[in-house]
Amino acid sequence: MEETRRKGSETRNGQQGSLDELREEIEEIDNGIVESIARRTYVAESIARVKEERGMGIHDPDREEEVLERVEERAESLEVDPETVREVFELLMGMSKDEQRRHTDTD
Ligand SMILES: C=C(O[C@@H]1C=C(C(=O)O)C=C[C@H]1O)C(=O)O
Repeated sequence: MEETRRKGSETRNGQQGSLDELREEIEEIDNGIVESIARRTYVAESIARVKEERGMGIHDPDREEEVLERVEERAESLEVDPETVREVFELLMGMSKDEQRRHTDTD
């Protein structure tokens, strides 16, 4: 946790960076977030194809609850609001289900 906080708030020389430097750091993080969302979506599309072959539906509420519990625990250990992280992942899972439906005939 300390490592994540340190990486997220200090520049290389160990001091707080300037506003521009800190905003650059945010931009890099944002790019990483968008890339991670894209990767998550591509994997979900592969999962959708496997489910289609097996005659399974897209929506799996038990799996979704597992995902939400895991990310809430992770958020708690990093001292960020678990409820907000839960909401972000509810949105991400909604997005992945929309994409899965667009790429298969399954529902
Ligand atoms: C990706 C899956 O399909 C759906 C989307 C999920 C997700 O985005 O994490 C989880 C469960 C399913 O409702 C899956 O079953 O793993």
